[in-house]
Amino acid sequence: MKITSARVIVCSPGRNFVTLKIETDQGLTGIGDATLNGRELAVASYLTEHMIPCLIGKDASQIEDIWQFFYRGAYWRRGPVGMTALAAVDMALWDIKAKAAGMPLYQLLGGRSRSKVMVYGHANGKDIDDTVEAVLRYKEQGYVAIRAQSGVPGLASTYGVSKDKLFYEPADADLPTENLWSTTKYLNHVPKLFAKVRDAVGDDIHLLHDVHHRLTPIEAARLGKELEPFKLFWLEDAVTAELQEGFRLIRQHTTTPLAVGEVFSSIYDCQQLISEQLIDYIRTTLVHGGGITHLRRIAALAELYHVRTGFHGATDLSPVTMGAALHFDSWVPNFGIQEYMRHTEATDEVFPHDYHFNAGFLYCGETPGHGVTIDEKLAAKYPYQRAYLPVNRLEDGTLFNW
Ligand SMILES: O=C(O)[C@@H](O)[C@H](O)[C@H](O)CO
Ligand SMILES: [Mg+2]
Repeated sequence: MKITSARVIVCSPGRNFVTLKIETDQGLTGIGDATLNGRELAVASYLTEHMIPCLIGKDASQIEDIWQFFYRGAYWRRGPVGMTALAAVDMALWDIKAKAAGMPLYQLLGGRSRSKVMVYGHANGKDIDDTVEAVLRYKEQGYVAIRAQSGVPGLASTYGVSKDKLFYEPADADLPTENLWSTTKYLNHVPKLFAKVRDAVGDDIHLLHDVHHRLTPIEAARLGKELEPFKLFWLEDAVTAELQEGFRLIRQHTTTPLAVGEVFSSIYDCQQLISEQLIDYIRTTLVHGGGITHLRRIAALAELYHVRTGFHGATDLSPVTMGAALHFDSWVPNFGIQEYMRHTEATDEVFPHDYHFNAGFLYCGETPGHGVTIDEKLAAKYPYQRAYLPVNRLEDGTLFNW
């Protein structure tokens, strides 16, 4: 089965998405997600200029060989742009292989380990009471796992808090906006938030929180310890993870479970974190981690060390990633949880899909492939719009982690 054409489709139905479409001489087509929030066109160009010319004429069924060809053949390995481009190729080829087999993707991975995929939604509010209300709304909708974020007194804006409660879009401007940050104010606030939230929601709901890479290990250790009475499902991205051994210090001080990895691009970014059992959940998902072929390796390494998956599922991943990820989640033995932020209606229309949400769980569909397509005519009505994630400064002006 020869690849006869491949092309990149960039569209912006509410936010930017990059999609790769691969066609074969047997009439089968597959699509993959290549979206890298704020750097979309770099991936589009990497694909169009450097990968697609090599793809034409290759046998679409040779997924492993094609993966190795691009990974080793680039000479300059890893990195978010290259691994996102490679993920798109990989996802599209798995889509084609599953269609050729006439099976939903999870069957090719080894079949189902579970009937449904537990997800967590994002509850946020301008202050504690507002967030408590948002958490209770999610509970009413049937969610069994909820991430809680709130505005911090004395800070004008912060990560995870939006005016539109359902559709949070952090890439909010055509040049980066600036947020102000105070670790002291934040650390004083978060334990109060979770005391109220846990009290209001009861013991049966999983609660999660995203620190968004803003603490040092010793600060994260203190926060983890203070949050222990509220029994979090996880504390996410407590510190930046360029220094993987930094998590050791947090681990020594707290039993609050730790999750990290949404910005990782390969197994080498989490190898130490996993093998030293410094984390409990690995967040890297298909689109930024080299696709299904590479995530299978990360998941297998993780399983060996009691680490479970907790795939990134923000709206900066397209429905194509979500669809493929749900097949992966339905199969992977060491599944933990799946993040779920709802896409806008316009996005859902551009990317028709057969997965669905019901009462706190997502269900992948049964159509052959990963179950997501793209309506190219509709996509053409939403041209690319430059958009950036914010940057973050300390109160004295120092540029910090957003
Ligand atoms: O856990 C999350 O969903 C976030 O950290 C977002 O993916 C990030 O802000 C980029 O948009
Ligand atoms: Mg996050």
